[in-house]
Amino acid sequence: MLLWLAITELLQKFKMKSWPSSTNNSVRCSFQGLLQRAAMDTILAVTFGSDLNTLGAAGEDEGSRFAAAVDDASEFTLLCYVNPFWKAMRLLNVGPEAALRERVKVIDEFVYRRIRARSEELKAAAQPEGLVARKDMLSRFMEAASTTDGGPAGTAAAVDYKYLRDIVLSVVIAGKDTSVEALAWFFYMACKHPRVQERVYREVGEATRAGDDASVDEFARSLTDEALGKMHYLHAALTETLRLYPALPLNNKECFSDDVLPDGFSVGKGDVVFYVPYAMGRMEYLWGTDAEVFRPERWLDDDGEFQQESPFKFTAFQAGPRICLGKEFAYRQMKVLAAVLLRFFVFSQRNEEANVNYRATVTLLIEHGLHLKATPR
Ligand code: HEM
Repeated sequence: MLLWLAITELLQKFKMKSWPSSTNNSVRCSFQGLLQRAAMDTILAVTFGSDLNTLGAAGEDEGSRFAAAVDDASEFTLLCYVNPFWKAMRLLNVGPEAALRERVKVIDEFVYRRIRARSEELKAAAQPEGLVARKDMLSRFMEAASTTDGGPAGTAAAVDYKYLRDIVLSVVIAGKDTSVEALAWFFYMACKHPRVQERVYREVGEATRAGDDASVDEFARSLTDEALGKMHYLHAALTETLRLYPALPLNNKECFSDDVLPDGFSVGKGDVVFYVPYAMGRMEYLWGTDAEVFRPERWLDDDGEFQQESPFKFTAFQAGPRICLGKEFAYRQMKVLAAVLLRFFVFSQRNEEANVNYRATVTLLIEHGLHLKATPR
């Protein structure tokens, strides 16, 4: 069903004659849009060491243009699944393929400009390790590449720019939307279940021991690893959200060789197998008769400590050797944002009766964004 909806939506886009940029998206001003920009700032800080502040910008800045180009490029790439003529369109440089080329140019310029700047810094540094004082991913990869290649630090031979672009972009793309969408669904659940907000509020107060009169900055500084580790209920509530609203609602894998699945079903080399975390998270067979109910307590033991489930049962992050590499980062990012917001505000939906729907894209978006009221505590 999700796949069908995704295809229908893409087909509709495909019928459009123009290819608007995501910067014009009305979702930008919703709570989900704000979270998206906050997450973009975080992921760009981690990958490139740049503080672009897309959150504070009006939408026409370099960071926002890059973010919009990444969004558009993912959608245009997905169109290839339903457009049998995409190769011809690419050759002729028309339609969505021409738009895709334009967006890739914006992305490449953004990334290569940063790689070149970092390479200059690396050349200028007396020691190649000097760059590691900068803790971002790009600097670390460049430092590692220049050391292992044995070439003079920062030379073109020592650092393959395309390799760096691909590796850093894959992290940006994997981490840009997923935790944001999970957080948006978490806040939707928190509005539908106000007791969750109160319990998280109490828990973050106890875990951080920041006084009642702490400012936002003071409180944010008190969110140490140790404090975040004590937030078992918040961890459970985020995990329960991902069980019901997995950021990647369905996923597919191709068989390398003939095999037999654990239930006895035979698959052949080249077969494509889909698994559907959205459906698996709601199966009574796996989660009991209250599978459809949002109940964070199901993840806590008698002492209130969070209990992991097998990743083959809770599949939101996938399982096995290709399990999400950013899982711990994602939890940390979601916990920090949720803790700060719930410590200072009580959230409710602008229209309290409204139920939101999902929009099936590659990730599970809230259709038309999430519109909330935030009341200071
Ligand atoms: C709630 C948030 C997140 C969820 C639910 C999630 C889920 C997933 C899933 C299902 C995959 C497997 C995709 C596939 O193989 O088809 C994956 C892969 C990956 N994720 Fe995440 N992700 C999240 C956040 C993040 C973040 C924040 C980062 C980066 C900082 C990240 C980095 C990655 C990377 C690099 C891979 C590729 C791993 C590989 O192929 O070996 N993820 N993620």
